[in-house]
Amino acid sequence: MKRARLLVMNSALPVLDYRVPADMAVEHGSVVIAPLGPRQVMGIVWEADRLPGEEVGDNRLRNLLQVLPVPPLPAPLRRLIEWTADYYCASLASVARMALSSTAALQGGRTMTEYRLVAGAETPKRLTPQRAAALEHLQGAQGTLRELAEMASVTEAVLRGMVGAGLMEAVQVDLDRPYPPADPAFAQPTLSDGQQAAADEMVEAVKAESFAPFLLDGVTGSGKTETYFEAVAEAIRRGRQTLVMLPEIALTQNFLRRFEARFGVTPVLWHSSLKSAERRRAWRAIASGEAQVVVGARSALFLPYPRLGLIVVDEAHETSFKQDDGVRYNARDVAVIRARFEKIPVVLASATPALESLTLAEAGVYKRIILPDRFGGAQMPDIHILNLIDHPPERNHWIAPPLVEALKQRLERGEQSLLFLNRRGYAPLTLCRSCGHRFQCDICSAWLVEHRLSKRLSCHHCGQEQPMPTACPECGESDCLIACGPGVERIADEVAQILPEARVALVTSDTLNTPDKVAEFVSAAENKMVDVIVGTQLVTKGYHFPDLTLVGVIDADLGLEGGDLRAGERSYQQIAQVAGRAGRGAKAGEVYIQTRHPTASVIAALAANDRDAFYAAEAEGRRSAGAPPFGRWAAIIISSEEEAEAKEAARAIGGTRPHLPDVMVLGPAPAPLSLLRGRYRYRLLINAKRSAELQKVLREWLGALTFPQGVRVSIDIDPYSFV
Ligand SMILES: Nc1ncnc2c1ncn2[C@@H]1O[C@H](COP(=O)(O)OP(=O)(O)OP(=O)(O)O)[C@@H](O)[C@H]1O
Ligand SMILES: [Zn+2]
Repeated sequence: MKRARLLVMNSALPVLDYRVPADMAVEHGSVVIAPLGPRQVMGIVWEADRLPGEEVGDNRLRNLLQVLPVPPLPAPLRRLIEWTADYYCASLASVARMALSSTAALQGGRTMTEYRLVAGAETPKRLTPQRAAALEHLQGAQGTLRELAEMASVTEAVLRGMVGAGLMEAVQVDLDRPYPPADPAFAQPTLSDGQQAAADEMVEAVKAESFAPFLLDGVTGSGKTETYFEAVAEAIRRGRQTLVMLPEIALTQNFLRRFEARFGVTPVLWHSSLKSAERRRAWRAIASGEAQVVVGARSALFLPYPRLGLIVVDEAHETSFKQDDGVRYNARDVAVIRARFEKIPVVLASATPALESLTLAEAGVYKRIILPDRFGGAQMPDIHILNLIDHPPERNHWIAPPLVEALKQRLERGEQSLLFLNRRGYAPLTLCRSCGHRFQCDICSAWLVEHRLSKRLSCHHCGQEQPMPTACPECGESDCLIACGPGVERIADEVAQILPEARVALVTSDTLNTPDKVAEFVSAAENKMVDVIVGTQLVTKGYHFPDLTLVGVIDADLGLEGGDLRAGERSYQQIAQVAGRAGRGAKAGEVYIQTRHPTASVIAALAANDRDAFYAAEAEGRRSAGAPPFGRWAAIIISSEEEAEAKEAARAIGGTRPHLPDVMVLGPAPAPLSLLRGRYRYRLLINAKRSAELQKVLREWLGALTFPQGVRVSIDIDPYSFV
C-alpha cells in the first residue's frame, strides 16, 4: 500500500499521513486534497523522512481525495520552503502558502467569467446613484464582480442588477492563453567595453548552470539594467526562466517598457495587487515553465518555477525586500538561497549596495562586478551642501534661497528639476493654536498627517483617516489649527508660489497609486510636460529623465532622526540614489542637499563623493557594536490589545532569557511605536555572535512558554524595522 505524508496548509494542524488510492498518482510535491474529520484540507505531499510526525498504522489511514491539476512543487523549492521556515522561525505551512498564492490557479479549468459594461448600451433615463457611479467608473474595465464592485465603490448586488438589466455582460476569459515569446535578439544594444565585460561574466554564469552570486555594483546611470539584460537573453535562449525582483510596484511600469524595447514583448508581471484572473494566468504559466521572464515584487520569489535559470534582484539595497508581517523574511537574502538550491546565478544590482552585500563581496563570497562610469560619457553630478543655518528659507518656507535660484534657472533653460522629501501629505503634525491640542491616532502612538489634496487627516501606520476638522475637538475654537512642518504636498505648494508658471508633478504613493498613473507620469516627464517633480522615495531610483539637471534634497537630516544602526546607511543610499537622477543625459547635473548638520558623516561623504570612506566607517561602527553583518540580530515583538497582558508576557519572556556567552538580550522595553492598530507593543533585541545557534536558542526559549490567547509573540530574524 502506498502512503503519503502531507504538509498541511494550516499551521495549527500537525503533519498528517494518508493512503494513496490505487488509481491515484502522486509524487513528492503534489498538491492534494485530503479529508480531515468532516472537512477537507489542502496539503503538499512531502518526503516523509524530512517531515517528522506521529506514525499512524495502515489500518487507520484515510484515502486522499484528489490531486490538484498543477505540477508538483519542484524539489529545490521544497528545500527552500524548509530552509526559510527554519531560518526565520516560521511554520512550514505559512511559507508554503507563498508558493501556492493563487487559489484560482489550483482549481484547473481554463476559463473564468469576467464582466464589463455593454458597449453602446443605451443609458436608462432614470439611474440609481449606484448604477450611475458604476457606469462612470467602469468604462473600459473588465474583471470579476468583486473587483469591479471595489473599483466603483458599489456592492456586487448593484452590479448583478445591472447584468440583469442588460447594462453589463459576462465574458468568458481563457485563463491559460499563452504569453507571446520574448526574442533575445530583438534589439541588442551596443555595450561599452566595461558593460560588455560585465555582461560576459554573467552570461557565462548562466551557461554554466551552477550557483554563482554576483554583486553588480555600478554607479547611477551606468546601465546596470542593459547589462544584466544580456544574462536574461542567455537564459531565454537556453529555455530557462528568469525572475527579476524589484522593490516597488511603482517601478515595474518603467521596467516593463524597457524590457519590451529590448525583447519585443512585456514580461510576466507578478505582484500583490494583480487581479485574480491575471494572477491565475501568471501562476499557471510560471508553474508550467512557459513564463520565460517574471518581474515582480518579493512575493514572486516563492513561486514554483520548474526551470529557473537566473535571478536578478534590482535595487538590491532597498529595505522593502524585507517583509514585516506574516513570514518575516528578506527576499534579497532568500533569493541567494534559492539560487543555491536551484544551482543558478543570482545578481544583486545596486549603485548603493547594502553593507551586508558589500561585506560578502569583499570576503569573496559574492563576485563583484563594477561599472565605475555613467553610460555615454555622462558625468556624475556636482554636489552642493546647503547649510540651512547660513541660508535659512523664508518663514514657513522650506526651500533655501540658493535652491530657489537654481530652480528658477532651470525653468528658464527649459530643464527639469526634482525635489525630494520623504514625507507624504501636507504636514506631519497639526496642532491647535489656542489650546495646544495635537491630533493623534486613536489606535497608534503616532501623529495624524494632514493630506490637503484629499482634505483628510491620516495615520501613516494604520491607514485610518478622518475628514480635516474645522474646529479643535478639545477647546471647540475654530480657525485655530496650524500645520507644522512640511510634507511633499506643502513643498509642491511652495514651488507653485516661487515658480507660478512651472508645471509641477507630485509623486507619492497617494498620487501614483495605479500602474496607469505611473505610466502617465513617466511619459509626461519624458516628454517634458513637467518642469518640477516633487516626490517621496518613490521617485529616487530607477527613473531616467535625460533633461533632469537639478536635484534638491529638502531635508537630508530627516532619515537620521531617532535612527537605528542602519539609519546612516539608509540615508546615504536614499540621497545618493536621488542625486543619481541628475545629469544622466548630455547636460551636467547639480545637486543641493539641505541640512543643519553639514559635518555629519553621511553628508560629508556625499559632499566628498567618497562612498568607500563612508562604508568603511559604517562597517567599523557595526563591527564594534557586534551588529550585522559582523554579529547577528533578532527581535521579539510582543503585542496585545490589553496593555497589562502585553507587559506581563514581555516580562515573562525577559525573565526566562537564556544566559549564554554568545547571546545578549536587551529589553524588554515598550516599542517606540508602543501602540499600533490598537495593540500595545513591547520589544526585545537579541544580539548574538555569528557562532551562536540563534534560531535554536529562540525556539527553545519561547517554545517553553505559554501565553494568553490575545497575546501575539513574533520573532524577527535580521530585523530592519525597530519601531
Ligand atoms: N549600451 C547601451 N546602449 C544604449 N543605451 C544604454 C546603454 N547602456 C545604458 N543605456 C541607457 O542609459 C540609461 C541609464 O541606464 P540604466 O538605467 O540601466 O542605469 P542604471 O545603472 O540602472 O542606473 P540607476 O542605478 O541609476 O537606475 C538608460 O536610459 C539606458 O537605456
Ligand atoms: Zn493609526
